[in-house]
Amino acid sequence: MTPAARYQAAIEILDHVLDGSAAEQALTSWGRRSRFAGSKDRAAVRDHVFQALRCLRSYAVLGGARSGRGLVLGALRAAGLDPEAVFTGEGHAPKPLTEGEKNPPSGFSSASEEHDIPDWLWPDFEASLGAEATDAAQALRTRAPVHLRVNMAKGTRASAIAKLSDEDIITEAHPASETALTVLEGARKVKNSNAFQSGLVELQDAASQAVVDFVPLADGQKVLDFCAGGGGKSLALAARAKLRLFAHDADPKRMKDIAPRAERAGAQIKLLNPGAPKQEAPFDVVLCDAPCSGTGSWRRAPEGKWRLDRDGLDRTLQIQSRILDEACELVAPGGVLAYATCSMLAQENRDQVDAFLARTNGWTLEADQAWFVHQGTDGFYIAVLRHVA
Ligand SMILES: C[S@@+](CC[C@H](N)C(=O)[O-])C[C@H]1O[C@@H](n2cnc3c(N)ncnc32)[C@H](O)[C@@H]1O
Repeated sequence: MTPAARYQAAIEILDHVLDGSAAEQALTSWGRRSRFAGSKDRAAVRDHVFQALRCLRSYAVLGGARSGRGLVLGALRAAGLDPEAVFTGEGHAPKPLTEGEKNPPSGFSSASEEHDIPDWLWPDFEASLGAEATDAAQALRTRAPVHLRVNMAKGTRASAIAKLSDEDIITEAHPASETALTVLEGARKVKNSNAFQSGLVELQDAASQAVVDFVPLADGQKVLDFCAGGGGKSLALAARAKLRLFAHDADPKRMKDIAPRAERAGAQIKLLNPGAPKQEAPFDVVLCDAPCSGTGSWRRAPEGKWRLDRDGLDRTLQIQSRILDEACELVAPGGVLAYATCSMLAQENRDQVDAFLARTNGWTLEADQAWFVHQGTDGFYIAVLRHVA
């Protein structure tokens, strides 16, 4: 495909997404219809689509329309490229620009428009991030780096760097965690590499790893990952100490990948159905990687930025507070309740923890930490609460 044909494909896929399709689904359908597209074409089209979704508001302004065509036109203007070199109408290129499309807009009407944050959220975003709100919003407009977690049960960070390099995957240590690597070259080869297939490395953001580092753990402890999902945190916990480790999720289907991932990593994780944690309690440590707005990971999942609304955020806050109330009952006296989100919003993080402490006797906040997206990882938060009753 020519570069212009890739933009035309992105236009068509973005139109489907704007009509309500999920981006992954729209990309898959396009892929099935487009057998002629090679792997480089697919990767380029995917990049165009995700970049346009990260910058949906500002590109729509720059391109004069909230449509696939408007977004691609806006993307070219934002990158300082000449749209008329792409919108030629030749071959499979987008049709030439209309007279109306040829006029670039005069500018943005608000900070939230320019920084690609929904208007309703911008005050909360600014209140949570203060002077760093603009940097964080700008970071959310860029592609996320690819990070790996080295499974220390299978090797060292240096040995992982060397083994990956033998497979043309170039990495460097990431400062957020002793286990974290940034992939500099060859990211698309990771999943088929021996290092990945043998369980030496897993794909995981560096802040996700740092969050698990922050949980106080000791060999022999009984630990519950209460919101385990696909098991990213469970696997990182398993690699940190010799634990009796349990994984639970309100939606057990979400845990379907844990068994094969644990086998690859050489980890033992017992899956618990809803209701079962009470029978297994008490635990020395319960980690709640709670459902959240996802503001910290919007560069990876940019559709979430535009689908979230005030009601959705309020519902999420209620779920988080119920999870804290339920999970604290499962912790042994003297034990730890660790509460984490991939959000950068204060109301999901420290405010949620303060509200829990205010309504629940016998708990103290031992430590908390936040990571921000403009500092090179996903945005994350963790609080370590100790049962002192
Ligand atoms: C942020 S995701 C977990 C990600 C996972 N820990 C990881 O590292 O891959 C949050 C999970 O919480 C689950 N969840 C939602 N409500 C819950 C509840 N009341 N109790 C337990 N899990 C819940 C969701 O199904 C979802 O899988």
